[in-house]
Amino acid sequence: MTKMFHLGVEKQDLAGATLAIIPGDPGRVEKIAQLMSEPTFIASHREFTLYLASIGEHKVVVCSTGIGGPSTSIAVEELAQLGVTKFLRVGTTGAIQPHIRVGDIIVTNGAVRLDGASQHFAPIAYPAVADFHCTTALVNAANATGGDVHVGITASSDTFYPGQERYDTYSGYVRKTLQGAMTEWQKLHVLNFEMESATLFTMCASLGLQAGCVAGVIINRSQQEIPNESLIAATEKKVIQVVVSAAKAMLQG
Ligand SMILES: O=P(O)(O)O[C@H]1O[C@H](CO)[C@@H](O)[C@H]1O
Ligand SMILES: O=c1cc[nH]c(=O)[nH]1
Repeated sequence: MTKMFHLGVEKQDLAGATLAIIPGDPGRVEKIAQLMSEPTFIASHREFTLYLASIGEHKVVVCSTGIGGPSTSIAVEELAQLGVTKFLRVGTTGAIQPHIRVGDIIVTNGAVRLDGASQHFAPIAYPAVADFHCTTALVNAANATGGDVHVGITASSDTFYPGQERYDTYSGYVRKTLQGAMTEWQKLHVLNFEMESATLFTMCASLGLQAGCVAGVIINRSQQEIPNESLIAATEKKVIQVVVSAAKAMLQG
């Protein structure tokens, strides 16, 4: 058995898990695992923290990806080598459409490829689309919360600042080609910004794996730039319940 280069685990550590829940934040991993049976810590290296848990007789691995495409591609590659075929990303996001509120849930069915990593898997003309079954499970679970759910296209950027047209307080400058980007994505009916779905969807579709992505809205960029801490916590709690419900539906029908 070979230990994975970055995750530091081998096939037997995953006990046959074929479904992974992949948040960006390592701090979210234990909270997700605790919503299932037998949550057990397996390993933690760099941005990758792993827990194993159970849904009925099925094992589920929860593994953080860190921020952005490059580290997400490592987590997904190494989990796939260990037998995982289904990936449910759960994250936070910034909405850009004015009608979307903080606390709403967004299920991404396709991503604008503003990342670099996805181009190492497939040419830019290849679509970054979510798997239909993962998406259906996430939409059903999100609708069951009774809150507002939006399904659509996400702009998935390598950078949090210029790529999402944030004018930071240090330089105040975003390069010319990205100035006006947020307005353009709004006009093209893109719902939100985040940083991993383009890589995740492109690599999974092109490698014959299945992936879906759900995110809780912690800020609306058309209204404010600084999120409210207590609303972030409540939104994260809601969206991790959604991803675990979706995993249950996928594994138990
Ligand atoms: O909450 P997570 O999963 O980290 O997702 C979002 O938050 C991070 C940026 O703050 C990026 O990773 C973005 O995609
Ligand atoms: O605005 C946001 C909020 C969370 N994550 C992002 O990538 N952008």
